[in-house]
Amino acid sequence: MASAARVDLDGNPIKPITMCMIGAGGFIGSHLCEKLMSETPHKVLAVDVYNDKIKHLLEPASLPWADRIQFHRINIKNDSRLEGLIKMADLTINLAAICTPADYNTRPLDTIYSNFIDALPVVKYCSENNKRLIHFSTCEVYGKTVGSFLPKESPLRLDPAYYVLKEDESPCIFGPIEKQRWSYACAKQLIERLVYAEGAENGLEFTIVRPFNWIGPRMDFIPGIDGPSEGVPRVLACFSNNLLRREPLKLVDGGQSQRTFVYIKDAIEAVLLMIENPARANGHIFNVGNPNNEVTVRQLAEMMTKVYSKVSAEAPLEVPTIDVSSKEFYGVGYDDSDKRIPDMTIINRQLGWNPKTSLWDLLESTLTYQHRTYAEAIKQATSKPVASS
Ligand SMILES: NC(=O)c1ccc[n+]([C@@H]2O[C@H](COP(=O)([O-])OP(=O)(O)OC[C@H]3O[C@@H](n4cnc5c(N)ncnc54)[C@H](O)[C@@H]3O)[C@@H](O)[C@H]2O)c1
Ligand SMILES: O=c1ccn([C@@H]2O[C@H](COP(=O)(O)OP(=O)(O)O[C@H]3OC[C@](O)(CO)[C@H]3O)[C@@H](O)[C@H]2O)c(=O)[nH]1
Repeated sequence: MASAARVDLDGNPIKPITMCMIGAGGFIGSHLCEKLMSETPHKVLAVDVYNDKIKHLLEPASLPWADRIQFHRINIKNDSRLEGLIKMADLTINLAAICTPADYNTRPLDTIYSNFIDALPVVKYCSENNKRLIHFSTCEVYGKTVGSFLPKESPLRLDPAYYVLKEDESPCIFGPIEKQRWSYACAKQLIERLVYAEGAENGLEFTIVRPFNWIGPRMDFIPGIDGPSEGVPRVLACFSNNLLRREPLKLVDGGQSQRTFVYIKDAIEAVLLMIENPARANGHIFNVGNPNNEVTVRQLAEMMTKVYSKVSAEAPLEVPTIDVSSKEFYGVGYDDSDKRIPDMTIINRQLGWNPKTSLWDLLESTLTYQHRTYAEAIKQATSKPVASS
């Protein structure tokens, strides 16, 4: 039986397209490729320097979508094949970036080159060849909230006008240059401005995505298992690593910063809507997050400790958290966003998208994955070698 024709939000049939996905081997890219292969007829030219997170989609050759995904091992810094791939595609999605906060103040040059300089040719090739671009920016372009500059006791701090982040109204507030944390946000902001200007002056069809802490399976790495022992991933993987190793979760500067977390599978639905509804998505900047899932980092640590205990059937640690200073944890030049609540008006109006998954549920499925994937490897890595007799 033929499956029903897929239609866009305006009832028009969706034509299969080819997309050039740069950074397809990363966390978001792997989930997007999975969705595109299992639920759509589209083709993906997957560009990355790594493919471990999409190996299951590339092999064996008997997979039903084998003729719809091709991996190209390309470093976009220095590879002339990039323009050819962009020309072959209808749409380019740029996910490539250094995007782990531990790098922003310790490798600021790499961070700025990766998030600005390396993205320049992508924007240029799309503009020159009249190709549509979906560019991944970040919620970090908002920096700190206006409210964070008010006195601690000010009642205005409770007014959403002082902390809810709106694409078309909120200012971008970064710290001083010596706080190199902001190297990433500043590079992302400038590339957003460039994409926007290409749209305004040269007619580039673009969409800019500002992810608000998307989390789920395959995010980053577990230090010493599938990434460097001394590496510092984003908070989900840091806390997962602590839980797997039965060590206290480290709360940077008391864990007072607030974040809203959205489940990767909810967020990928939003990206698919952007891909398949160009008339509604072009020319827009979209916050993609879950305003209902706000916690302090301390509350996140407490919740992850409870959820991990449930999914692993291990008793929680007696001392589940310890405080560390940001200087000790990240080094000189670290700074932080105080609070990140996305305004959802634009994505709601244009694409009718809403996140569904609660923080508890998304942590339960993610920590179940972390436990299944890593618990045994950690046990082996930490078990002492048996002394020979
Ligand atoms: N995950 C989030 O919550 C989040 C939040 C805000 C912004 N973002 C943005 O979304 C994008 C994807 O993030 P992610 O979480 O999947 O990160 P990720 O690090 O898992 O993925 C990025 C991928 O880009 C690849 N890449 C980097 N430089 C490259 C180069 N020169 N050539 C080829 N490939 C290169 C990396 O190998 C990696 O696979 C990034 O632009 C990031 O800034 C993500
Ligand atoms: O062991 C840890 C690790 C981190 N923290 C604190 O948690 C907060 C969140 O940290 P993290 O997820 O690493 O990153 P950010 O939310 O600050 O930044 C990301 O947001 C989006 C993105 O652009 C890409 O993902 C990236 O820049 C933070 O307050 C840490 O200090 C901790 O306490 N313990």
